[in-house]
Amino acid sequence: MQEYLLEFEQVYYTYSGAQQSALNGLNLKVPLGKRCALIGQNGCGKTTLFLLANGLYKPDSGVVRWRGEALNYHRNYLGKLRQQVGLIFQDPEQQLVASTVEEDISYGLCNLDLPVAEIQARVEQVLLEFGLTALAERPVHHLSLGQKKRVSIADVMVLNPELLLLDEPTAYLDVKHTRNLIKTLQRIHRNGTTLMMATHDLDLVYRWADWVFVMDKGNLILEGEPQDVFNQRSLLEELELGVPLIYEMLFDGLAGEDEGVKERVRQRILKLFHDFAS
Ligand SMILES: Nc1ncnc2c1ncn2[C@@H]1O[C@H](COP(=O)(O)OP(=O)(O)OP(=O)(O)O)[C@@H](O)[C@H]1O
Repeated sequence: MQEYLLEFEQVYYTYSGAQQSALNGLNLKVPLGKRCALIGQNGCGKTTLFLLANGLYKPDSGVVRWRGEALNYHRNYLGKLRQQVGLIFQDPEQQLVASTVEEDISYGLCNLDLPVAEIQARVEQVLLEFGLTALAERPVHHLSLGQKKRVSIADVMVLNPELLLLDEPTAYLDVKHTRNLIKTLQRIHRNGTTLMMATHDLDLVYRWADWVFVMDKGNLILEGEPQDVFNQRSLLEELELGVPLIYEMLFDGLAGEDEGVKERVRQRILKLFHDFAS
Protein backbone atom coordinates (compact mmCIF):
# COMPACT_ATOMS: atom_id res chain seq x y z
CA MET A 1 0.00 0.00 0.00
CA GLN A 2 1.27 3.50 -0.83
CA GLU A 3 2.49 5.43 2.20
CA TYR A 4 2.39 9.21 2.34
CA LEU A 5 5.01 11.41 3.97
CA LEU A 6 3.30 14.76 3.87
CA GLU A 7 -0.41 15.50 3.61
CA PHE A 8 -2.39 18.69 3.15
CA GLU A 9 -6.04 18.43 4.12
CA GLN A 10 -8.40 21.30 3.32
CA VAL A 11 -5.58 23.81 3.76
CA TYR A 12 -6.34 27.51 3.36
CA TYR A 13 -3.71 30.21 3.53
CA THR A 14 -4.01 33.93 2.74
CA TYR A 15 -1.07 36.37 2.96
CA SER A 16 -1.81 39.36 5.15
CA GLY A 17 -3.24 42.17 3.07
CA ALA A 18 -3.91 39.89 0.06
CA GLN A 19 -7.35 39.86 -1.58
CA GLN A 20 -7.30 36.18 -2.50
CA SER A 21 -6.16 33.04 -0.75
CA ALA A 22 -2.87 31.56 -1.94
CA LEU A 23 -4.00 28.08 -0.89
CA ASN A 24 -7.67 27.48 -1.29
CA GLY A 25 -8.75 24.27 0.47
CA LEU A 26 -5.74 22.33 -0.80
CA ASN A 27 -5.85 18.52 -0.54
CA LEU A 28 -2.56 16.89 -1.54
CA LYS A 29 -0.53 13.87 -0.38
CA VAL A 30 3.17 13.37 -1.14
CA PRO A 31 3.85 9.66 -1.75
CA LEU A 32 6.86 8.11 -0.02
CA GLY A 33 9.80 7.30 -2.29
CA LYS A 34 8.66 9.15 -5.41
CA ARG A 35 10.16 11.87 -7.55
CA CYS A 36 7.25 14.31 -7.60
CA ALA A 37 6.89 17.36 -9.80
CA LEU A 38 4.63 20.25 -8.90
CA ILE A 39 3.46 22.33 -11.84
CA GLY A 40 1.08 25.24 -12.32
CA GLN A 41 0.96 28.82 -13.48
CA ASN A 42 2.84 31.64 -11.76
CA GLY A 43 1.06 32.48 -8.53
CA CYS A 44 -0.92 29.21 -8.23
CA GLY A 45 0.56 28.53 -4.76
CA LYS A 46 3.56 26.22 -5.27
CA THR A 47 6.01 28.18 -3.11
CA THR A 48 3.33 28.78 -0.48
CA LEU A 49 2.73 25.02 -0.30
CA PHE A 50 6.46 24.49 0.35
CA LEU A 51 6.54 27.15 3.05
CA LEU A 52 3.67 25.42 4.83
CA ALA A 53 5.26 22.00 4.31
CA ASN A 54 8.11 22.66 6.71
CA GLY A 55 6.13 24.82 9.08
CA LEU A 56 7.53 28.21 8.07
CA TYR A 57 3.89 29.25 7.62
CA LYS A 58 0.85 27.95 9.46
CA PRO A 59 -2.48 27.27 7.70
CA ASP A 60 -5.38 29.66 8.41
CA SER A 61 -7.47 26.50 8.52
CA GLY A 62 -7.03 22.86 7.59
CA VAL A 63 -4.22 20.51 8.56
CA VAL A 64 -0.70 19.71 7.35
CA ARG A 65 0.45 16.23 8.43
CA TRP A 66 3.94 14.76 8.52
CA ARG A 67 3.97 10.96 8.63
CA GLY A 68 0.32 10.95 9.65
CA GLU A 69 0.66 13.47 12.50
CA ALA A 70 -0.59 17.05 12.38
CA LEU A 71 2.30 19.54 12.51
CA ASN A 72 2.76 21.34 15.74
CA TYR A 73 4.20 24.80 15.58
CA HIS A 74 6.39 24.81 18.68
CA ARG A 75 10.04 25.70 18.20
CA ASN A 76 11.51 22.31 19.18
CA TYR A 77 9.11 20.36 16.98
CA LEU A 78 9.78 22.66 14.01
CA GLY A 79 13.54 22.28 14.49
CA LYS A 80 13.18 18.51 14.15
CA LEU A 81 10.69 18.75 11.31
CA ARG A 82 13.11 20.89 9.28
CA GLN A 83 15.75 18.18 9.50
CA GLN A 84 13.28 15.77 7.95
CA VAL A 85 11.71 18.13 5.44
CA GLY A 86 14.48 19.98 3.62
CA LEU A 87 13.51 23.04 1.58
CA ILE A 88 15.72 24.46 -1.15
CA PHE A 89 14.70 27.94 -2.19
CA GLN A 90 14.71 29.07 -5.79
CA ASP A 91 17.30 31.73 -5.04
CA PRO A 92 20.33 30.23 -3.22
CA GLU A 93 21.17 33.69 -1.84
CA GLN A 94 18.10 33.32 0.41
CA GLN A 95 19.62 30.22 1.94
CA LEU A 96 23.36 30.77 2.33
CA VAL A 97 24.08 32.17 5.76
CA ALA A 98 27.74 31.69 6.68
CA SER A 99 30.92 33.15 5.24
CA THR A 100 32.61 30.03 3.79
CA VAL A 101 31.22 26.95 2.07
CA GLU A 102 32.31 24.65 4.89
CA GLU A 103 30.79 26.89 7.58
CA ASP A 104 27.59 27.15 5.61
CA ILE A 105 27.22 23.39 5.33
CA SER A 106 27.99 22.85 9.01
CA TYR A 107 25.54 25.56 10.15
CA GLY A 108 22.46 23.28 10.40
CA LEU A 109 24.44 20.56 12.20
CA CYS A 110 25.86 23.03 14.74
CA ASN A 111 22.28 23.96 15.62
CA LEU A 112 21.67 20.31 16.54
CA ASP A 113 24.34 20.34 19.25
CA LEU A 114 26.14 17.34 17.77
CA PRO A 115 29.70 16.41 18.83
CA VAL A 116 32.32 18.37 16.86
CA ALA A 117 33.89 15.20 15.44
CA GLU A 118 30.55 14.05 14.04
CA ILE A 119 29.88 17.46 12.50
CA GLN A 120 33.31 17.42 10.84
CA ALA A 121 32.84 13.92 9.48
CA ARG A 122 29.40 14.66 8.04
CA VAL A 123 30.51 17.94 6.49
CA GLU A 124 33.54 16.29 4.86
CA GLN A 125 31.36 13.54 3.48
CA VAL A 126 28.88 16.01 1.99
CA LEU A 127 31.65 18.21 0.56
CA LEU A 128 32.94 15.12 -1.20
CA GLU A 129 29.53 13.95 -2.41
CA PHE A 130 28.69 17.34 -3.88
CA GLY A 131 32.11 17.93 -5.43
CA LEU A 132 32.71 20.90 -3.13
CA THR A 133 35.88 19.82 -1.31
CA ALA A 134 38.09 22.17 -3.34
CA LEU A 135 35.71 25.05 -2.54
CA ALA A 136 35.44 24.34 1.21
CA GLU A 137 37.36 27.47 2.29
CA ARG A 138 35.92 29.70 -0.41
CA PRO A 139 33.72 32.64 0.68
CA VAL A 140 30.18 31.88 -0.47
CA HIS A 141 29.84 35.30 -2.11
CA HIS A 142 32.73 34.37 -4.45
CA LEU A 143 30.87 31.39 -5.90
CA SER A 144 29.08 31.16 -9.23
CA LEU A 145 25.32 30.71 -9.16
CA GLY A 146 25.63 27.02 -10.07
CA GLN A 147 28.12 26.52 -7.23
CA LYS A 148 25.86 28.39 -4.80
CA LYS A 149 22.99 26.14 -5.86
CA ARG A 150 25.13 23.07 -5.11
CA VAL A 151 26.05 24.47 -1.70
CA SER A 152 22.39 25.23 -0.93
CA ILE A 153 21.47 21.60 -1.68
CA ALA A 154 24.46 20.32 0.34
CA ASP A 155 23.33 22.54 3.27
CA VAL A 156 20.05 20.67 3.38
CA MET A 157 21.32 17.19 2.47
CA VAL A 158 23.86 17.18 5.31
CA LEU A 159 20.85 16.87 7.63
CA ASN A 160 19.72 13.66 5.83
CA PRO A 161 16.12 14.78 5.17
CA GLU A 162 13.49 12.20 4.30
CA LEU A 163 11.75 14.65 1.97
CA LEU A 164 13.55 17.23 -0.15
CA LEU A 165 11.48 20.11 -1.55
CA LEU A 166 13.05 22.05 -4.39
CA ASP A 167 11.56 25.32 -5.62
CA GLU A 168 12.41 25.76 -9.31
CA PRO A 169 15.88 24.26 -8.89
CA THR A 170 16.89 24.65 -12.54
CA ALA A 171 15.99 28.35 -12.75
CA TYR A 172 19.12 30.33 -13.72
CA LEU A 173 21.13 27.14 -14.41
CA ASP A 174 22.76 26.43 -17.77
CA VAL A 175 22.52 23.06 -19.52
CA LYS A 176 25.63 21.68 -17.84
CA HIS A 177 24.54 22.65 -14.35
CA THR A 178 20.99 21.44 -14.99
CA ARG A 179 22.42 18.10 -16.05
CA ASN A 180 24.65 17.95 -12.96
CA LEU A 181 21.72 18.85 -10.74
CA ILE A 182 19.58 16.07 -12.21
CA LYS A 183 22.40 13.58 -11.62
CA THR A 184 22.67 14.78 -8.03
CA LEU A 185 18.92 14.38 -7.57
CA GLN A 186 19.04 10.85 -9.02
CA ARG A 187 21.72 9.95 -6.50
CA ILE A 188 19.79 11.50 -3.61
CA HIS A 189 16.67 9.62 -4.68
CA ARG A 190 18.54 6.32 -5.03
CA ASN A 191 19.73 6.81 -1.45
CA GLY A 192 16.12 6.87 -0.27
CA THR A 193 15.03 10.52 -0.17
CA THR A 194 11.58 11.42 -1.50
CA LEU A 195 11.76 14.43 -3.82
CA MET A 196 9.30 17.13 -4.78
CA MET A 197 10.25 19.76 -7.31
CA ALA A 198 8.24 22.83 -8.34
CA THR A 199 9.11 23.71 -11.90
CA HIS A 200 7.87 25.30 -15.13
CA ASP A 201 10.11 23.01 -17.23
CA LEU A 202 7.62 20.45 -18.56
CA ASP A 203 10.27 18.58 -20.56
CA LEU A 204 12.18 18.04 -17.34
CA VAL A 205 8.99 16.88 -15.62
CA TYR A 206 8.32 14.33 -18.33
CA ARG A 207 11.77 12.82 -18.21
CA TRP A 208 12.42 13.06 -14.49
CA ALA A 209 9.24 12.74 -12.43
CA ASP A 210 7.34 9.60 -11.58
CA TRP A 211 4.42 11.53 -10.08
CA VAL A 212 3.03 14.90 -11.16
CA PHE A 213 0.81 17.34 -9.27
CA VAL A 214 -0.96 20.11 -11.19
CA MET A 215 -2.11 23.12 -9.18
CA ASP A 216 -4.40 25.97 -10.12
CA LYS A 217 -5.54 28.88 -7.95
CA GLY A 218 -4.37 27.33 -4.71
CA ASN A 219 -5.85 23.91 -5.37
CA LEU A 220 -4.72 20.54 -6.69
CA ILE A 221 -6.66 19.83 -9.85
CA LEU A 222 -4.88 16.84 -11.33
CA GLU A 223 -2.26 14.28 -10.29
CA GLY A 224 -0.80 11.09 -11.69
CA GLU A 225 2.05 9.54 -13.63
CA PRO A 226 3.49 11.94 -16.23
CA GLN A 227 2.03 10.09 -19.19
CA ASP A 228 -1.48 10.11 -17.68
CA VAL A 229 -1.25 13.76 -16.66
CA PHE A 230 0.01 14.94 -20.05
CA ASN A 231 -2.72 12.92 -21.75
CA GLN A 232 -5.18 15.43 -20.24
CA ARG A 233 -4.16 17.79 -22.94
CA SER A 234 -7.29 19.91 -23.24
CA LEU A 235 -7.31 20.57 -19.49
CA LEU A 236 -3.63 21.55 -19.54
CA GLU A 237 -4.21 23.83 -22.54
CA GLU A 238 -7.16 25.40 -20.72
CA LEU A 239 -4.81 26.17 -17.83
CA GLU A 240 -2.32 27.54 -20.39
CA LEU A 241 0.31 25.11 -19.17
CA GLY A 242 0.77 23.27 -22.46
CA VAL A 243 2.51 19.90 -22.65
CA PRO A 244 6.18 18.92 -22.98
CA LEU A 245 7.71 19.47 -26.40
CA ILE A 246 8.65 15.82 -26.58
CA TYR A 247 5.02 14.96 -26.00
CA GLU A 248 3.83 17.21 -28.84
CA MET A 249 6.38 15.60 -31.10
CA LEU A 250 5.53 12.07 -30.06
CA PHE A 251 1.79 12.30 -30.16
CA ASP A 252 1.18 14.89 -32.87
CA GLY A 253 4.06 13.83 -35.11
CA LEU A 254 3.04 10.17 -34.83
CA ALA A 255 -0.71 10.77 -34.77
CA GLY A 256 -1.43 8.24 -37.53
CA GLU A 257 0.76 5.47 -36.10
CA ASP A 258 -0.49 2.62 -33.97
CA GLU A 259 0.03 2.55 -30.20
CA GLY A 260 2.88 0.02 -30.42
CA VAL A 261 4.97 2.38 -32.57
CA LYS A 262 4.25 5.33 -30.27
CA GLU A 263 5.22 3.30 -27.23
CA ARG A 264 8.50 2.14 -28.83
CA VAL A 265 9.41 5.75 -29.76
CA ARG A 266 8.47 6.89 -26.26
CA GLN A 267 10.65 4.23 -24.63
CA ARG A 268 13.54 5.11 -26.94
CA ILE A 269 13.31 8.80 -26.05
CA LEU A 270 13.02 8.04 -22.35
CA LYS A 271 16.15 5.89 -22.63
CA LEU A 272 17.98 8.80 -24.26
CA PHE A 273 16.87 11.02 -21.39
CA HIS A 274 17.96 8.39 -18.89
CA ASP A 275 21.40 8.11 -20.51
CA PHE A 276 21.62 11.93 -20.47
CA ALA A 277 21.09 12.04 -16.71
CA SER A 278 23.05 8.97 -15.61
N1 LIG B 1 4.58 37.69 0.69
C1 LIG B 1 3.42 37.75 0.01
N2 LIG B 1 2.48 38.65 0.30
C2 LIG B 1 1.29 38.71 -0.35
N3 LIG B 1 0.95 37.85 -1.34
C3 LIG B 1 1.85 36.90 -1.66
C4 LIG B 1 3.12 36.78 -1.01
N4 LIG B 1 3.81 35.75 -1.56
C5 LIG B 1 2.98 35.23 -2.51
N5 LIG B 1 1.82 35.90 -2.57
C6 LIG B 1 0.67 35.62 -3.45
O1 LIG B 1 0.22 34.28 -3.17
C7 LIG B 1 -0.13 33.61 -4.36
C8 LIG B 1 0.69 32.33 -4.48
O2 LIG B 1 2.06 32.67 -4.64
P1 LIG B 1 3.20 31.58 -4.74
O3 LIG B 1 4.51 32.31 -4.64
O4 LIG B 1 2.93 30.51 -3.77
O5 LIG B 1 2.98 31.04 -6.23
P2 LIG B 1 3.91 30.11 -7.14
O6 LIG B 1 3.00 29.08 -7.71
O7 LIG B 1 5.09 29.64 -6.37
O8 LIG B 1 4.36 31.12 -8.29
P3 LIG B 1 5.67 31.12 -9.25
O9 LIG B 1 5.47 30.02 -10.25
O10 LIG B 1 5.59 32.47 -9.87
O11 LIG B 1 6.88 30.94 -8.37
C9 LIG B 1 0.10 34.60 -5.50
O12 LIG B 1 -1.12 35.23 -5.79
C10 LIG B 1 1.07 35.60 -4.91
O13 LIG B 1 0.90 36.87 -5.49
